[in-house]
Amino acid sequence: MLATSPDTWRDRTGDPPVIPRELVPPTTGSFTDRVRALRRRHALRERRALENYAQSRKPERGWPVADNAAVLAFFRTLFRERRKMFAALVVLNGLAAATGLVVPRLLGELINKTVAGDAASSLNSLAVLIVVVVCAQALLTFLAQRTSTVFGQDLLSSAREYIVRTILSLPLGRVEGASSGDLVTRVTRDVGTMSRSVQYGVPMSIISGLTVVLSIVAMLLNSVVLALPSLVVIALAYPQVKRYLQRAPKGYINEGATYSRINSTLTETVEGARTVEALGLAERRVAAGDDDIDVSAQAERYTMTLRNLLFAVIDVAFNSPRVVTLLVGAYGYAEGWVSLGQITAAVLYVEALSGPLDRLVGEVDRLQVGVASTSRLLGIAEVPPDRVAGTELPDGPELVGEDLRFAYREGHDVLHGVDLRLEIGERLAIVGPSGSGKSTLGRLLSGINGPRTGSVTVGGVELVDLPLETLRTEVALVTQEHHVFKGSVRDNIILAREDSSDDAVWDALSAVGATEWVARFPGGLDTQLGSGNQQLTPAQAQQVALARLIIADPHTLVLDEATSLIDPRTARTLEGSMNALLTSRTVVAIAHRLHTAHDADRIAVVIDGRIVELGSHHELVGKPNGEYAALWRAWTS
Ligand SMILES: Nc1ncnc2c1ncn2[C@@H]1O[C@H](COP(=O)(O)OP(=O)(O)OP(=O)(O)O)[C@@H](O)[C@H]1O
Repeated sequence: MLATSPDTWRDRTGDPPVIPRELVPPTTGSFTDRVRALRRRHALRERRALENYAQSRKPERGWPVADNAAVLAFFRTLFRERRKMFAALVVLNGLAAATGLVVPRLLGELINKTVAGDAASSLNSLAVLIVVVVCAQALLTFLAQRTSTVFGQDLLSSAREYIVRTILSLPLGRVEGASSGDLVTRVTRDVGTMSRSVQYGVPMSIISGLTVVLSIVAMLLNSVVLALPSLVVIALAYPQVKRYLQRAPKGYINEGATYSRINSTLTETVEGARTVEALGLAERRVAAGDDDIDVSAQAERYTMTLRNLLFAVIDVAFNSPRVVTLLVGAYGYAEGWVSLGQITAAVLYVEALSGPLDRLVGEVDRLQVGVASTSRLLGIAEVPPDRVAGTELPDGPELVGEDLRFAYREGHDVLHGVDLRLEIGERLAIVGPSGSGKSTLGRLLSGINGPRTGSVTVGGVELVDLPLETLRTEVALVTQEHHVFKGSVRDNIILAREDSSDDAVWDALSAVGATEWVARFPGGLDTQLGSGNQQLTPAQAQQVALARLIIADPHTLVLDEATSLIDPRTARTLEGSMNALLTSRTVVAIAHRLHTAHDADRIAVVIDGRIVELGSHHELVGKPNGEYAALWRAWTS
């Protein structure tokens, strides 16, 4: 629905920033004045960004974010499901790392023998052993990496399936109530980030962690005296790592929220592009986008600072052991505590340790980003359900709404106690001024939303107590949005009943008057639709949607302006086809054209969330001072 005034726009967007005079770039004055003004503008922008950033760090009002326990439980389940593969990954990587650690020890041995003067006797056997170990390490590394990749991809596919299932099981009312930008960000960027950390971060952290642990064990076995000082220096980085781990999760979650905010503003601007153009709101929308980007930049700066501090400390901590080992080694050799071979092996171990340690820290950072995204994705599953399906099945097709009240915002009812009992097989038109609550009533009658008070029942069972797949075979809502899915004409029509025959599909197409144009497609029912394929006109898309409904075969249809996109002649044809089905179906038509109402068995006039008149066209049109009579006079004059 298009907004009609800047105030309406303001309501929809929350609080779009009005650009203060100080922020408008100066175009006149001396050069110095202009530079000063620009500096002032920059300082103000920074201040506003900081204020916005502080605001954005307050708990999100949007969708929930799962806590660490939920993320841990999620990954624990994924790991438990593939225990064997995980065990193979650990064993193979452990063996690969362990064989890698044998070579420094053998080289140390070689040096010791050389110093002792008996290298000649064992040179050949040591060289052969080193070659064998290197070959074994190459083979084990290959197998370990292969297992890690398969493990990562398997983990990722399960994680993705879970997320998709969660999103698809969300109640429609809840999805519509959420910020589309937030949902889009979660299912695009957050899924991507989670994927990267699951696919690469998890296996790489395991590999690097194993290598680090085994390297430390090898260092200690080689020489405790040479290993301890290095380990102490490395341990000095711990406080910074702890600080990072305490702050990073919130930082990354907050960063994700700022991306949602950018997407929400962009989506709103694109969706409301006509309103933006008509009301000259472009500058405001650009300013709102700039503000969001500033806030996001602040959030990124925060996590970047955390990362930089961590990497700086880690860099010093991981590079110092080389020097420390050599210093302690030189002293120890002079004192006779350690041999040259041990020093060589220790230096090689320290060298070999720095790579996996670096990778481990890098992967821990990647995992933090991944955990933040996973928290946001799992948060979707925490969206409370708006219904809990029962087991009772309807006893008949009678649809009854009693004392229906509904509010989109707490305390602002848009329906005020509506009672409506549909007669089986009747065609009821709902008419009334814009904003009076017709569509809301339609959503309640089709079970999209549950009423705040009162009930909508079919055959004595509340719609919100029915499982969704049962609900859709009882009552279905058809709106102006007619999504054509990527797939064949047939696929698009048999969505609700996949076992439908081609004859049933043609019958459905014929009922909505679409046989001719589908038959003209070279591929007939196999013609591929959707982006990049055969494009449909809005009217054809609407016909496909109606044919889909005929296949779903609900006994009650709620048509919300279902024919408004079609030109009047086609609309009449379509309504004619629909009329042919009325003998076996109850239809509620939310009507914008009064001729639709004229054709209906009964008409409900909705004004300010109440049904003020209910009766046939002839009954209502004859009422002196009646609302419908006035509408009809205006329509026909
Ligand atoms: N998603 C929503 N969030 C908040 N308020 C809403 C939402 N949808 C509708 N409303 C408000 O509820 C009231 C009833 O709207 P509804 O769309 O049911 O009226 P309508 O009679 O169908 O209007 P129209 O003929 O213009 O479509 C209006 O005040 C509208 O602004």
